[in-house]
Amino acid sequence: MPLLSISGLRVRLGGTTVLDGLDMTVGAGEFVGLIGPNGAGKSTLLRAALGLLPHAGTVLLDGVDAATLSARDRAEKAAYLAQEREIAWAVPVETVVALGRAPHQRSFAALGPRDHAIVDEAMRRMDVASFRGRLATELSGGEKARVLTARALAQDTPLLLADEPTAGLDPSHQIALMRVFRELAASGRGVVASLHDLGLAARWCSRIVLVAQGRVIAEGAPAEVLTPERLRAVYGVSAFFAEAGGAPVILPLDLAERVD
Ligand SMILES: Nc1ncnc2c1ncn2[C@@H]1O[C@H](COP(=O)(O)OP(=O)(O)OP(=O)(O)O)[C@@H](O)[C@H]1O
Repeated sequence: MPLLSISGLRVRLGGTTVLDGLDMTVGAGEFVGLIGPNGAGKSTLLRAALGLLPHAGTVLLDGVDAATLSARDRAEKAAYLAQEREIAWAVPVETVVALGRAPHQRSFAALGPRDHAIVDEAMRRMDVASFRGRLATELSGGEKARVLTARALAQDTPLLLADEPTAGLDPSHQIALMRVFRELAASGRGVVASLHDLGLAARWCSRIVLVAQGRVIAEGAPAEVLTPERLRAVYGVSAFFAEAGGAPVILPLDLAERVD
């Protein structure tokens, strides 16, 4: 049973068809890189998958129609890291991360020992434990992004949907994040991350889903999807391709030469 199964997903926003019959499944053990140009529909896909947007078509979370789930039940099945990284509340970092435990708690109950252990582990994984007492509003952009990712990890769900999780992170934290997502997949979770860094996607994801014009136009192993022809056709770039440590290396080099 896939953790996420999307079929015939259609979303219209502002009078425009943004997703046009999109199909996609995510199974346990997968780290899926969702790639595609600006405006392709990646964020829309992630938000519709969580029932945050009106849509046609079917979205099954763990086999259950997402439209029929309560917000709490949905939050037990899937965590979501939004593209926006603002933190509005002037509360300590640890409090923000602990919000990830809310779907698992009875209202206003104190966190139990297991909750604390999960929150601590999420902070450790995102390297924010050392500033757990600082006000979340007073952090740098990348630090805020790591805190919000830790909150999503603390939700401890079978499925994690992350919208540009590496944006604003320095190289070591980007790689650390990719390692965490790969570990989650190895432990039987499913992770979907929209990514613009094709090099990271190629090295760390188990599968790539390429979205353009509201549809999946290619999917499969990174080396199968990320070909010179496709990068030229979809992004209009030429790239350097190599291999290191048993994984692909892809570095976009320049705008592809136009053939008029
Ligand atoms: N509320 C809205 N009203 C009208 N159009 C919208 C709305 N939200 C998004 N869109 C449009 O839907 C399309 C898909 O947007 P979406 O944010 O899903 O793209 P994306 O692939 O995540 O892009 P990016 O890589 O730039 O984050 C874009 O053309 C965008 O302008």
